[in-house]
Amino acid sequence: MRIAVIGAGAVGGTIAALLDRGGHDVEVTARGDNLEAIRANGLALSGAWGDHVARVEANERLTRAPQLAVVATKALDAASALRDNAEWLRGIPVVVVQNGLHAVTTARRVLRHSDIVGGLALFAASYLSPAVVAVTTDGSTCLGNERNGLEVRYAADVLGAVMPVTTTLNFAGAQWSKLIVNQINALPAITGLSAQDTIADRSLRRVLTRSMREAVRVGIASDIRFAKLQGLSNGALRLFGALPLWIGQVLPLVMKWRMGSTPNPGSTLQSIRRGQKTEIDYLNGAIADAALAAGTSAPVNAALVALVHEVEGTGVFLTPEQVVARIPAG
Ligand SMILES: NC(=O)C1=CN([C@@H]2O[C@H](COP(=O)(O)OP(=O)(O)OC[C@H]3O[C@@H](n4cnc5c(N)ncnc54)[C@H](OP(=O)(O)O)[C@@H]3O)[C@@H](O)[C@H]2O)C=CC1
Ligand SMILES: CC(C)(CO)C(=O)C(=O)O
Repeated sequence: MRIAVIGAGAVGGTIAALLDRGGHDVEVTARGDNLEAIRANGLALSGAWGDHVARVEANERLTRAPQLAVVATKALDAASALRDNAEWLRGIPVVVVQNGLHAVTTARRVLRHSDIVGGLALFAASYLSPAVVAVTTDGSTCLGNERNGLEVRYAADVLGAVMPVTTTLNFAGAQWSKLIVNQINALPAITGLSAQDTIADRSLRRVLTRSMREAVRVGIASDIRFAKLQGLSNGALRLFGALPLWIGQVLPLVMKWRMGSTPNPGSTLQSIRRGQKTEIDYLNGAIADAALAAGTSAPVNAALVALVHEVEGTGVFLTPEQVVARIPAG
């Protein structure tokens, strides 16, 4: 099948390589050094799902009509990447694999005549250098949209043949559950530590637990029913939001255990390391926005957004002590 992957970074590069290994005719879009390296050497995948070099067609924009498209840019690049390729995406199912709350709505706004499927990657991948990606933690990709139509089934059948895929009837709730997990992204981006080392640090783990609890409480204030995802559930998250902080710290420890021992920088620190703007406004920033809309506040999440933007600007990581001093007291 002809499949397009727009944004061949950590997640898109992994999915493109798996589709190529599964015998599909894959065209990827990429930019700069990444595009040159994919054209010259192919896309090299390693890690939890084995090694494969995918000799895929690579261009800055699509050059032909696919039968299915996967969009895997960061949230801040999604609208422009979709606009650039809109002529080829008309009338086909488009899967947007993206953290945050806006993947489906943004894609629908740009592509009015395509069937949009949301995707949440529950695996972890690193974009190590141009055209080189590695899966650091195994995991499925959860697909859905609010109507759970035929396009979800179609995308799940095609992608599910080459990688682990699940579907959900509560995609909005799944986005929120994933957003709680993505509270882990900010602290590595601020300190330069891996997600596992962040959680291992007692003072950072406390900050993470506070931001996760705050995010859960904002979700509850926004009338969200959290979906089952990565061992989390609506009941478990609501309980986590209510438990004393010291007990709540068990949840980040479980997340650390699930991530395994291969250091996971998280996708936000990877952007910082490449000197790029991060999607933090769509992660902790989405919590701060939702808090405002629900008539409450999210001071820990707002402070984390500000610190990530500071590191984006200075390129200088903060020590755990500096981070703790900059987070409002609980
Ligand atoms: N990495 C991970 O482990 C996980 C990531 N996610 C989520 O998946 C999404 C993708 O993340 P990730 O793969 O890490 O991000 P990456 O930054 O590694 O990859 C995105 C790629 O898209 C490219 N891109 C952006 N705009 C365009 C465009 N207009 N045309 C062509 N290429 C473009 C970028 O190019 P350039 O480098 O030139 O900007 C980059 O190579 C994010 O929402 C992230 O939060 C979810 C779970 C796990
Ligand atoms: C959960 C996590 C941290 C996995 O890498 C992620 O979603 C990300 O990196 O954006």
